[in-house]
Amino acid sequence: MDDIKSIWEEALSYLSLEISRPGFETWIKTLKPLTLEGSKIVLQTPNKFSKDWLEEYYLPLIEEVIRKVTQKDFKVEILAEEKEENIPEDKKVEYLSTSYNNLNPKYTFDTFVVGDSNRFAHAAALAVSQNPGKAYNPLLIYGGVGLGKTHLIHAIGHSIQEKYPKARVVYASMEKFTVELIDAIKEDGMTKFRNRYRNIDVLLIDDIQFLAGKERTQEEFFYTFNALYEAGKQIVLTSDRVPKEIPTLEDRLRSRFEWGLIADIQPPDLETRIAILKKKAEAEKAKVPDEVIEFIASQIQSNIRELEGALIRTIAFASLNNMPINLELAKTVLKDIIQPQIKNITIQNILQAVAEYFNITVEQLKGKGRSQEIAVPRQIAMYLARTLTDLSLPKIGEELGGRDHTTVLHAYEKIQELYQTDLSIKKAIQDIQNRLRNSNSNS
Ligand SMILES: Nc1ncnc2c1ncn2[C@@H]1O[C@H](COP(=O)(O)OP(=O)(O)OP(=O)(O)O)[C@@H](O)[C@H]1O
Repeated sequence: MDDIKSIWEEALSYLSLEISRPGFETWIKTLKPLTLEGSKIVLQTPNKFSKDWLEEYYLPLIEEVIRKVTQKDFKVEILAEEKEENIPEDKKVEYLSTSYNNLNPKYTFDTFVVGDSNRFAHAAALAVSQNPGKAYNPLLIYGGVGLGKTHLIHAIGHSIQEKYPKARVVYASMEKFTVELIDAIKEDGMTKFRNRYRNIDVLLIDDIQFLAGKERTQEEFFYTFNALYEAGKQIVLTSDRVPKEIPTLEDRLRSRFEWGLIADIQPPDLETRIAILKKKAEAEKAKVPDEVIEFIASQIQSNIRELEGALIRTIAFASLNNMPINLELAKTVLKDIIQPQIKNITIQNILQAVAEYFNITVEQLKGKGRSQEIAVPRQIAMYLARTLTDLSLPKIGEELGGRDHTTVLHAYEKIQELYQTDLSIKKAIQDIQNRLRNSNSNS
């Protein structure tokens, strides 16, 4: 097969599978197959900008697909139909602002709910987006899993892009940066890699804790950081911990990360969780009663992704089953993810549950027997009493047949360790906790 049109048609069907739909529509579909001469295929794009973009991001894939289709090694050349100077100014802006970055359109400042837990990070993010490269550089946002770091870093990107449509804003996770670096090293494409990350105006890198233990990536990132920093370009980073807690992070990087501003995000308080859920329900165009919102917000406290997930699950369940969204439905839908809190547990409840689980008596737990069959359950009872009640060590010892507080402490530490290493102990503890939960929620 050496008819350029049919080669290209077949290549298109492969490329549509390999490239995301917007990418395919924007860059690939606008290509016209021009000529096939010797071992060279020429494709034409509408303008210089898309030629540069295609060469940077899609050329190797296009060549690979053509190789697959033709079983031959063709070199692909991309030709711009229009010289750059012929592109009307407004069209250039349109390309740059709409297609250049890879930001998630949902993560903007408008959709971000501000509360005490994230007020500082939000203010810092706004300051940076209003004065990129000048306010705080780098800005490092850190916080636990699912608390909105990615959302904020994208919001900065959108906001800068809106204000400066021609700015080159690049977002990547540190993991992606690393993968691309490895590919570049393998394929001898370092110049391209460096151009991609250094000829830009704003670099947004998510999850820098991924640098831990990766020497080569740290080195490359160090040079990228310096090149951008020295050119006054804005750098924004996120991490799930502060730089000094990232193991094996080189000092020179650590100190650079601390040059600008470090802003933390804490788990949201109840009011913020409610506000986030309300906003999300609104975005989903779902009518969710306040009591349902409050129920979900009170049950899921430390991860906004899970909080949103619980709401979406409730909305989806109601809609699929044609049922109204109410508290009862929410409780049913979420029963697997929401564990009733273990509250108001007494040491008697614990002794009872442990004895039942191990098929022994409460008297045996309190007694003097030292056989493994009794001693381990007794230690588990001490451990549970320490974790689930407010009783002091001497009081727990007293309840367990007048034992010394050091015995209780020793038992607690031993079981705590076994919980990590011994599956049967872990299972026993979880089962007993579930029993306590159930008897607690039934009472
Ligand atoms: N303040 C907020 N207002 C509205 N939505 C929020 C807020 N904080 C987080 N979210 C939402 O919660 C979800 C999780 O947030 P995000 O992905 O930004 O967390 P993260 O901190 O980057 O987590 P990870 O550590 O897993 O990368 C997203 O859907 C995000 O939109």
